[in-house]
Amino acid sequence: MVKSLMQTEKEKNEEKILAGSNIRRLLKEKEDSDTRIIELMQVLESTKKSYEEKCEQLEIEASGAKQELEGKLKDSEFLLEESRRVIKALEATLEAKLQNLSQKEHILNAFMSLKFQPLQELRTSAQIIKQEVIYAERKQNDELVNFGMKLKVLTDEATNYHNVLLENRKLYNEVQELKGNIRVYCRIRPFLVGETRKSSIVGSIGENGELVVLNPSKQVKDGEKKFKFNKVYGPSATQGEVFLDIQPLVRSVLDGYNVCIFAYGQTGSGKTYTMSGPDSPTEEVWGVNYRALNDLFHISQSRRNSILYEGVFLVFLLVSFILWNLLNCNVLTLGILSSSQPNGLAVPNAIMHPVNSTSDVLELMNIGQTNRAVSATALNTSSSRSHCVVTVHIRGSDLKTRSTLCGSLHLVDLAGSERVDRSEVMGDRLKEAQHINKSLSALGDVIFSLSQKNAHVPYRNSKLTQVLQSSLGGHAKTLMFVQINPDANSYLESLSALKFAERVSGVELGAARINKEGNDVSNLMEKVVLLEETLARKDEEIDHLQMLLDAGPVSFNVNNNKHEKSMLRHSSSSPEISFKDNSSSRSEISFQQIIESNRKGESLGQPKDSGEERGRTYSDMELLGLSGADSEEFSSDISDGDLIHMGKETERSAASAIDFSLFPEHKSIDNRKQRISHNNLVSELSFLRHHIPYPHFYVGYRRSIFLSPLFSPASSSCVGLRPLTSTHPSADAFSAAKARASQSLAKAAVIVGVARRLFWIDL
Ligand SMILES: Nc1ncnc2c1ncn2[C@@H]1O[C@H](COP(=O)(O)OP(=O)(O)OP(=O)(O)O)[C@@H](O)[C@H]1O
Repeated sequence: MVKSLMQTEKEKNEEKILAGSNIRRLLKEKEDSDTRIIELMQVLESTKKSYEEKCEQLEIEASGAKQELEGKLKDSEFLLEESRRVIKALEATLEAKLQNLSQKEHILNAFMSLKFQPLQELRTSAQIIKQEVIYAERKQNDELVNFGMKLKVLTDEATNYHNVLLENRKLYNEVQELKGNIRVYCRIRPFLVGETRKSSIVGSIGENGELVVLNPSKQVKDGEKKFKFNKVYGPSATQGEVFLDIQPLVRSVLDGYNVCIFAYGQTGSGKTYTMSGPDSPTEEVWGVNYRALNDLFHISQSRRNSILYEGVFLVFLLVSFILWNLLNCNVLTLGILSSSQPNGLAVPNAIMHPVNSTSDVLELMNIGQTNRAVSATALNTSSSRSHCVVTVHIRGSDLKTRSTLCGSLHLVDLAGSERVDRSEVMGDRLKEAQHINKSLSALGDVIFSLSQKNAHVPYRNSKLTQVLQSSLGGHAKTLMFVQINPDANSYLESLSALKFAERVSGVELGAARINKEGNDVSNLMEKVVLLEETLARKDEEIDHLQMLLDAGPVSFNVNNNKHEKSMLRHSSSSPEISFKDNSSSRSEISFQQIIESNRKGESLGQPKDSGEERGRTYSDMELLGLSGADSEEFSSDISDGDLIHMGKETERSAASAIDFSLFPEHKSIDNRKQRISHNNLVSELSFLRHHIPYPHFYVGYRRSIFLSPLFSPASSSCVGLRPLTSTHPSADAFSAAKARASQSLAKAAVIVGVARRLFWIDL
């Protein structure tokens, strides 16, 4: 109970404490509220004050605005009044204008009604015209379409015509190719810096190689001369354009053709520029030489998987009688048997430089160019006084068929062709100029003979024609650049150069031929080599016989000798050559006489006082049956101062037959020592005669043996045998050659006894 009382008391105390703190808190809150009320009262007071101030302010502003608005209202009323007045005035004006317009409308209507009819008529006619225009337009369109179609037909025909023209030109070229005409390109050089351009002799240049030249001293029509060549290049033609046209010709060297390109013209007409380019040329102005050799190497490289090519190179000057090797500055000797060399230039002592790339050739060309200047001074000549020949021989071996192709390229920069009187040279220079003119005129004679198809062509009249022999009369493709200086002062020189070129373009060489040797030919060449070996053995045996016969003369009579008859019979069994039983006085000649005459080099029955060398030459010629044209050909050699060479020719040629080869590694045909009997020999020869394509007739001798086999012109083994015909025989020439061959064999038969004995030893 106490406890609960205490509890109650305690609770009452606690309630009292709580009430006290509540009272304190409430008092505190009251104080705060009073403070707050005072503050709010203050705020209210100040707000009231500012409100009153603002009201006053607004009242002032409202009265200002009111006054202003009243002013504006007055203005607006004034403006309104004004506008009403203006509207009234405008309405009055509009009314007047309307009246005016209606009046005008009336007038216009009256006018329109007045003009309507003609207008209607105009409209109708306009429509008619419009239809007519449409009709005309359609008609014109139709006509245009028609015209277009006709134009198309015409264009097609023109294209066809152009194609036909191209075809014709191609055919013409093919015919020319088949005929083997010498191609002639004319190039006119530009006027040089410093040359006055007042008068050019060039009238016009046609597209198809026509050239009109004007004589500066005559009236236009009278002074016109017309020429036609394969192509004419004007002064603006570039080196590249010129080469593009000759590129196919150059490339045919790789197909086994012999190609010769030579430049002809007076000094300063641009021969060297065309062939080599200007001094130290850049690639852009490279002449034919550089471009051709570069091209050959590029093509040979691109074919290396099918054909393996090798090349040898030579560059030389031809000054007076001297052939001057520009690569090692020594004198070359021109082989007398040049025509029978497969690649057309026999310079037996020339060391040909192997070339495997363009850079090889460029290097050699540069050596040549440098040496040319040095040599010109050493030889006391100028570049225009010498012919410069660049030669490259190429051999290609077909990797599949194992056949070989041999081609050669001769690039000749001829000496200037100017007139001696014009160049006003004296002394040695005059002689030199005359010599140049002589060699060029010899070239003219050769060209003339060829164009006349003469049996005898005087190649031997100069070294130049000898050098070019295979290119002019052989089976080569030949191209001549005739260079022209356009200056009127050079008219006469240019005219004569053009006339010469015109004659050259008429020369037919016969179709060019590929120098190709198949396996068959290689085999045949092997046989030829074997035959040569056999002949060499026979020579030794003859020497032996000669010693035996020295004891006393032995007489031969072809007609009465059984062995000889049998031999003649054997040979005449050939369908192509028949031996004549020659009963001339020469058929009875002492064997010793023949041997003696051959040994001494004297002619049988020929006076001895004609000089030993000449006598020997004459003897050789006569014994060989070379008379007429051939003997003339021989005697013309003498004019070139070749007597000394002539006398030694037999031995040298025989040596050359063994030594001379452009590609020695290919020459070494199996050296089998095989004895061949007489019958074998004859049948071998007969076999050769029947199987070698394009047979040439040769009559030859090795000491005192006379044979007339038919050898391939491609065979280098036939060096030492003289050709009976120097050109590839046509049907007529063939039969003529056969006749001559049989004639010469009949003469050879005079000493058949020697051969018979020789063979008899074998039998
Ligand atoms: N087509 C051409 N374009 C530019 N210049 C040329 C052309 N042809 C020739 N010439 C220049 O004419 C000059 C004479 O040319 P070039 O020496 O080739 O004559 P050339 O007939 O060979 O004389 P030469 O017989 O004396 O050797 C040279 O300066 C040469 O650069």
